[in-house]
Amino acid sequence: MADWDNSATPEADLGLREAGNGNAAAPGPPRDAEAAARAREKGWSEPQPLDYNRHANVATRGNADTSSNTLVEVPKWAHDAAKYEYRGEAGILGPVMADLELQLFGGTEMRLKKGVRWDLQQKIQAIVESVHKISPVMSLEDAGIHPAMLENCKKLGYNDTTPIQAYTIPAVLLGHDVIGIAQTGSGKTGAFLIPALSKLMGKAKKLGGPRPDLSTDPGARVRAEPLILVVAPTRELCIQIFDEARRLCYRSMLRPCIAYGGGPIREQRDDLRKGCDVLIATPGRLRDFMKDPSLLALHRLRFTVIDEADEMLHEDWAEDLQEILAGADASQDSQHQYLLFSATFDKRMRTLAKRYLAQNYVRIRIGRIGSTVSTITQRIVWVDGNKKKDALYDLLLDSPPARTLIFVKSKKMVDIVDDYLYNRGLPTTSIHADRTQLEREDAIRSFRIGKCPILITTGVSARGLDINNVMHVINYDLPSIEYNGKDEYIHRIGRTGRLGNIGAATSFYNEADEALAPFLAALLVENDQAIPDFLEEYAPPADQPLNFDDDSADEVDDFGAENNTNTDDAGGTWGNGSADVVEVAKAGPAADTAWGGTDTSNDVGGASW
Ligand SMILES: Nc1ncnc2c1ncn2[C@@H]1O[C@H](COP(=O)(O)OP(=O)(O)OP(=O)(O)O)[C@@H](O)[C@H]1O
Repeated sequence: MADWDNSATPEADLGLREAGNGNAAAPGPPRDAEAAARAREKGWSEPQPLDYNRHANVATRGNADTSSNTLVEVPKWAHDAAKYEYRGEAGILGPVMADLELQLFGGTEMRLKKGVRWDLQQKIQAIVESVHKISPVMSLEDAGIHPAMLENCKKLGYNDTTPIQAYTIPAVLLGHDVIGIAQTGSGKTGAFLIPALSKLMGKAKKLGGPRPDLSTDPGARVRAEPLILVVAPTRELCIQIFDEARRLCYRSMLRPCIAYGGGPIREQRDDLRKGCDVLIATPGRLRDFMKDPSLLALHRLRFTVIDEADEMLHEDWAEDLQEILAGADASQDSQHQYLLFSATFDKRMRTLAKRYLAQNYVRIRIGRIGSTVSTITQRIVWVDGNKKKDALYDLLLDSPPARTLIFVKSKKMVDIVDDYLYNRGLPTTSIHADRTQLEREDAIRSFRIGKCPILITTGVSARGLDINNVMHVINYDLPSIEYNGKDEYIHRIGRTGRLGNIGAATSFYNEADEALAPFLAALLVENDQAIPDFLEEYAPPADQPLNFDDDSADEVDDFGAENNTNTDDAGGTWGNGSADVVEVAKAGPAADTAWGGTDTSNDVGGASW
């Protein structure tokens, strides 16, 4: 069956793309003028040829990006981004810096806002397993966070907490290690940054590492001795977390830094040497830096955060992670906390938890682990392999012009699809691992500001990217089951439908994807979505529970109070036998229903900043 059985494009048509937008030598105007005219008719903006000089010319460094219509100066490298620099001269709270404030908190039109289904997302069941009582906080005002943090949250428009934040913030403030699992786009970054930074605000002088006085000696440098270490698997995700940290550290003494591959190592080292309280890093670059004890020491760490923790446990990263955690474990601070977060789950997180987390760590999960948010309309369509390009062009022209993220299976395919669409007049940009880091950063920026509203990428970008108004995710190629395709599907489509916003995900499916069929069918059933006839045979019978045949099912057994008897691979139980299952606002409007309705004491007061 072919849903998209229309005008086939022979592979030879790829000849059109030699002057395209990918890695080709010189971009020209779209080759297929007729197709481009149709794209214009449908409202898609003109494609933007790549300005290769922009990346090649070092002199462009720090130039303002005039295309964004914002006052924000766009630096050439993410690590160059402006941050609040304060050494505590005027007291705990630093002075207002209006220009910087505008840079950090302005451009609100670019940031994701709560969507029309926010209330629905707030009602998702939370299961908290802890020996200690964790009373959820519904509003940041009541969370016991530092006043500077509260102000920064308000400036960002964060007033109510999301469910994962409601439990994680008090748990972290109380000093617990936490494993937090919640759906994509549910505010996990804030769930770890807000309480961790808040706890250290006003204490940086006492607890933090050395800080050079650059006003008297601009050349002075020190060793970086961070209090918080955040590790995440991709450069783009680290940049995003760093940007959030820059905003949340405003007017405090906490100085965030970033270390990620692809950027100039000397500049990143130099920035670390100006003092570092919060280090956000990709594993490879972090390991490099850890090898130089005169550059970086982890003995002051109060928090080690592993974002996308299940991904970090994959073979590709395992060695890096072991070394990093061993380094972090050398922290001499008895109050060192570990925080592990993800939207999906890997059994190996248990072993990790056993090795590094305190025995009484708190586990918080919001909804079924590995579930997709219900605000995404998922559509699976049959497209034969040789018809995908045409099907994609038709799909884009049939969809309202909007930010669209297209996932393909390989770097080569990124170039092919980018050039194909570009030559048909669509405003594309693309990103993959063989692009230079500057090209990667520029592509994301162009997508974020809407200059190039179609971004083509591999699954590498699936995790964490938080971009306002991504309305459509297209799986041109579905992920491969052998490479953890189920989780990747969840993360990929989770780039849309975030924070209660509506989104759509369309996946091209054919016989090559059959291994994913039972999983896709179960997801569609779980989310009340239409099942295409070619997936019907895989759909679970209506009277039987859904089986996702993955670690998430295992986790539900081990994690929830429903069954506390399971043992893990290492022979111990997940839990310590004292699960506190809290149903969050199961009935009634979330905002009006106290989340703590089942659990009203407030432990947070005693453990606030
Ligand atoms: N309390 C809040 N109120 C309003 N917006 C919030 C709040 N907390 C976070 N956000 C916004 O929600 C968006 C999603 O947050 P975030 O990227 O942390 O999600 P996530 O759960 O980490 O997603 P993923 O699993 O895809 O990485 C961000 O744009 C963030 O600014």
